[in-house]
Amino acid sequence: MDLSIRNLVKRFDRLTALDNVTLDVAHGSFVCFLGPSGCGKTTLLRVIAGLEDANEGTIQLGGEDLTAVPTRARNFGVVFQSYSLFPNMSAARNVGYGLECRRWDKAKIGARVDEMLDLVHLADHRTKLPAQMSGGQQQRIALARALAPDPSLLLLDEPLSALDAKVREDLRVEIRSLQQRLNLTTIMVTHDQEEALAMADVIVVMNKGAIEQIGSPRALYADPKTAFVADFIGRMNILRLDESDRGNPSFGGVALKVANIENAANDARALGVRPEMISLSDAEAGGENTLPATVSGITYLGNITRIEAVSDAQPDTPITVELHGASAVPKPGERLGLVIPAEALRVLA
Ligand SMILES: Nc1ncnc2c1ncn2[C@@H]1O[C@H](COP(=O)(O)OP(=O)(O)OP(=O)(O)O)[C@@H](O)[C@H]1O
Repeated sequence: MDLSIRNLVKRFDRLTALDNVTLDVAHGSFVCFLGPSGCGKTTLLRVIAGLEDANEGTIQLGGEDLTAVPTRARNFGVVFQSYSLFPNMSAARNVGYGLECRRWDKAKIGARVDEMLDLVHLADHRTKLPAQMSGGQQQRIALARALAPDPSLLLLDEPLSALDAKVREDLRVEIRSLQQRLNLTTIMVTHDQEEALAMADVIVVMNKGAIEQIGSPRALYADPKTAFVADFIGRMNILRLDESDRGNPSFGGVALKVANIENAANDARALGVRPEMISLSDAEAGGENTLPATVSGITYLGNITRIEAVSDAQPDTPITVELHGASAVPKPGERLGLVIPAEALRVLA
């Protein structure tokens, strides 16, 4: 069932936490709400869960209006950052607790708990208390508990943030494959762009209570519409355009050819280019879309070498270039040209 959110507004006193949010979530998709602290992503998730009431707007699931449906009756699975398991109950009882509340019969509960513990690979831990399990195991129990009642929607609020890096990466893969196997519509809140890129079908980038851009990870990385999105997802060099010439972009007096510029607004103030799209040339050679610059720093990162270069045009913001593999690496202080293909330039609002 598709989820349809229309014109949601949520205010806390004078603060507008959600400012006219409209969004469609397709059945079976994995959607991430991504944005900096305070942008409203948790509030949006809580309104969907029914844990907060919106001031304005509607939420429908499969055409049914949820506004008057209380949290419990929505049958959504929710997992929070802090595992919030009952400390005095075994793993198995934690998983079955929601089913007891829903008055499932005992035999059915037992079978379902076994199935869920198998699903999260913790059948051997059924008698353990939460304190006897690792963080990753507790979070998998929390996931099993959320999945046990066969929810129509799974809501995850920063479920991986409290875990260390290796466990986090394993659980990313596990949650994503579970979600796909169950074909369960899932929304996850995160401030971690890498997590969102790795897991989501669709990323909703939020900023100050509003949606900044919606798209697949690839679309958002390849074609961000604003400097905010470009900067939040991956690294992006921002070139501030010369004041005088926005229809025909130029940067520090160098005319820049931009593919598809006719599709973009004439009042573009900045262009963006990803570090891996820039190549290096001899500074003396000049050439189209080539910015003269001086190398200011080099960082060797194994598979890539990151080069900071100060362009003559914008000396206050170094431009980052990433070279892959065994490319020839320049030295600090060296003069060179930064070659930016017209197809790699993005017009940013
Ligand atoms: N119960 C509340 N009472 C008052 N203000 C609140 C309440 N809950 C959230 N806010 C405010 O609403 C705004 C959005 O908060 P929200 O928790 O949704 O942000 P977030 O993007 O999830 O941030 P974080 O990643 O830090 O959790 C913030 O300015 C926050 O202070």
